[in-house]
Amino acid sequence: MTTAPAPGAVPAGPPAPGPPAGDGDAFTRDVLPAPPGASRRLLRSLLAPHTRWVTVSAVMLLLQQAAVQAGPLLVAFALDRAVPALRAGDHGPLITVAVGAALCAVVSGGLKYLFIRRSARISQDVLLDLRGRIFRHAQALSLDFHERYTSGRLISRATTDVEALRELLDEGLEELISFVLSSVSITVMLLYLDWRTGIAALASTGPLALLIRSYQRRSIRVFSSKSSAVAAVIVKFTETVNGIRPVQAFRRERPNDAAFAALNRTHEAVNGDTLLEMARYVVGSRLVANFAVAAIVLWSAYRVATGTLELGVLAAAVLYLRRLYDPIDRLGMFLNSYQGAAASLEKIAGLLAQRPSVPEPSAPAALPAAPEGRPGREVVFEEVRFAYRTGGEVLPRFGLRLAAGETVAVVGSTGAGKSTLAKLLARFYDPTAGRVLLDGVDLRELPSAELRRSVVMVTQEAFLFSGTVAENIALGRPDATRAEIEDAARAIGAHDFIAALPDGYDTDVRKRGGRISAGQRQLVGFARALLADPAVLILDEATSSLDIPGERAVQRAMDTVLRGRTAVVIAHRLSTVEIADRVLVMAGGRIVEDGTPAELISDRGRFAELHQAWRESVG
Ligand SMILES: Nc1ncnc2c1ncn2[C@@H]1O[C@H](COP(=O)(O)OP(=O)(O)OP(=O)(O)O)[C@@H](O)[C@H]1O
Repeated sequence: MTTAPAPGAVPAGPPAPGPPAGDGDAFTRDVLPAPPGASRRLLRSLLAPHTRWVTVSAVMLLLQQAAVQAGPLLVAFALDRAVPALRAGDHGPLITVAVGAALCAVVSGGLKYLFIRRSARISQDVLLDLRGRIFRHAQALSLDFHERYTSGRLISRATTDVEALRELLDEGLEELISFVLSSVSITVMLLYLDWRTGIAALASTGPLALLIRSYQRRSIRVFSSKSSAVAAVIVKFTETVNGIRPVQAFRRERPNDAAFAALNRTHEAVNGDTLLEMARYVVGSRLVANFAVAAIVLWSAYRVATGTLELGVLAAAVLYLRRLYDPIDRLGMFLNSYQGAAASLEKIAGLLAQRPSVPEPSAPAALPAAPEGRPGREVVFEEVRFAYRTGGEVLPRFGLRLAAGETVAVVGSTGAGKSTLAKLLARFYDPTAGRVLLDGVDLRELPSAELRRSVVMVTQEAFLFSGTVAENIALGRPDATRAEIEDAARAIGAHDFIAALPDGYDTDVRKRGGRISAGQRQLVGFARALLADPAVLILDEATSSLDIPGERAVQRAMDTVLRGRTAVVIAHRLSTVEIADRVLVMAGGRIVEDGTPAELISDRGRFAELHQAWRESVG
C-alpha cells in the first residue's frame, strides 16, 4: 500500500522554525504557571494528614511559652509578697515561688523537647510526601515536558526547594508562634498597666505592618530568583556531568568553568539580595521601634510631670515596650523562611500543575482479541499531522497502513522524520491532528499499561538501570522466570557474554566488572524486547552499535526478535532492509517511496540510489 498525501496537505520542506524560547516561555523563566492559590492548597494538602499532631504541637508550644512568660510574674510575686512575708518569718511564699520557678523550668524544657520531636517528625513526613509527589509526577509527565524542563531543574525542585519548606516547618513556625504569643502577652500587660500606653504601643504596629508588607512584596521576587539561580547551577552541573565524554573530548572544560562561574556569581548576587532585603527590614523595623519608644517615653514623661502617670508605671512600661519590639527581628527570621518556602512552593506547585501531554484515557478501550494464528497487530496512521511543541510541522498530513506481522524498514536522510514517526507509534507524543490506530483502536484510548505491553520501542542507547543483568532483561515482564530470561538471552545470542560476566546474570551493571559494551547493551535491549513479546516492535537505530564482524549474529538476533509481530525498523544497514517485507523512504517529513525492497530497487528512485551506495560500501 502506498501513502497518499491528503489534499491541502502542508507542502513538504524543511520545518519552519518554532517560536523562540525567549523570556515569554515559562520554561526559560523557571516558573511554570499554576492556578491561583495552588501553593496554599499544596501546603494544606501536605499538612492535612497531620492535623491532629499539628494541633497538639501548637498547644504544646502555647503551654511552653506560658511557662516561659510566667518567669517575670514569679519574680514580681517574690519581690512584692514573698520577701516581705519572709521578713515576717513566713517561708511559705518564697518556697512556693521557688517550686513554681523550678516547675516552670521543667515544664518549659520538657514541652520544648516534645515539641521539637513532634514537629521534626511532622516536617520529615511532609517532606517525604512532597518529594514522593514530585518524583511520581515527574515520571508521569510526558517526554516533551522533560525535553524542555531538564533533569537539573527537577533535582533542584526535589532538593533545594523542598529544603526551603523544611526550614519553614522546622524553624519558621516556631518563631511565628513565639512572636505572636510574646507580643499578645506583653500588649495585654501594657494595657493592664496603663491603657493609654498600651493603645500607643498598638498604634505603633501600623507602620510596622506597612514595613512587613513591603518587605514581603519585594522579597518574594528575590526569593524566586534565588531558587531559579540555584536551579541554574544544578542544571549546568548535571548537563556537564551527563555529557562528560563530549566535554572532555572537545575540551569544553574552560568555557564550562567560565559559564559555571557566571552562574555561581549570579547565585551569590541573588543570595546577597535576600540578605540585603532582610537587612533593610531589620533596620527599618528597629527605626520604627526606637522612634515609637522615644515618642511614648516623651509623652509618658510629660504625663508623669503633670501627675497623670506614676513613675513606676513609666519604668515598667518602657521595659515592656523594649520586650515588645525585640521579637520583631524574630518575625524577620520567620518572614525570611516563609518567603523562601513560598517561592519554592510556587515552583513546586507549578510543576505539579503540569498535566501529561499524552494523558491516560478517561474512557479506556480494550484491544480486540487477536485472531488465532495472526502475528502482531495492524497499525494505521489516519490523516496524521505532527509538530513538536517547540517547532514547526515535522510530519505533514499523511496516511499509512502497516499490516499485522509486517516487517517495515524506514530509511531516509537525517532529520527526515523517521524517529518522529516511531515516537508517534509508541505514543511518546500524540499527533497534532489525525489518529494512530492499533487494530482499529486509537492509541489515545488505550490504557498506558496495555499500550506499553503492546508497543515496545528499542532505541540506540539501550538504557540499563542499576540492578542486575537479569533484572534489566526482565524489565518488560517483571514476573518472568530465570529460565525465561535466559531463553530470551540465548535466542538473541547474548547468553555467552552474560554468562562470562563476574556474577553471570546476577552481575550488577553499575558495579566494576559489570560494565558492558554499547553493543552488548543493545543485545540486552533486544532480549528485553523479546521477553516483553509486544505485538508491535519498533527498533530505532537499535543495531548501530553492533559491529560488522558480528553481522551474522546480529542478523540472527534481528530475525528472532522481529518474528511473529509487526515491526518497524529504522534501518541503517542493508542487511536489515533486506529482511524487511516493505521499505518506506522518508524525506522532509514525507513518505516518498513505499514498496518491497525489490520493487524499490527496480523503480530506480532514492532507495535504489541508497541501495547502490550501500552495496559499494560493503564492497
Ligand atoms: N524533541 C524535538 N523537538 C523539536 N523538534 C524536534 C524534536 N525532535 C526532532 N525534532 C525535529 O524533527 C525533525 C525530524 O527529526 P527526527 O528525529 O524524526 O528525524 P530522523 O529522520 O529520525 O533523523 P535521524 O536519522 O538523524 O535520527 C528534525 O527536523 C528535528 O529537528
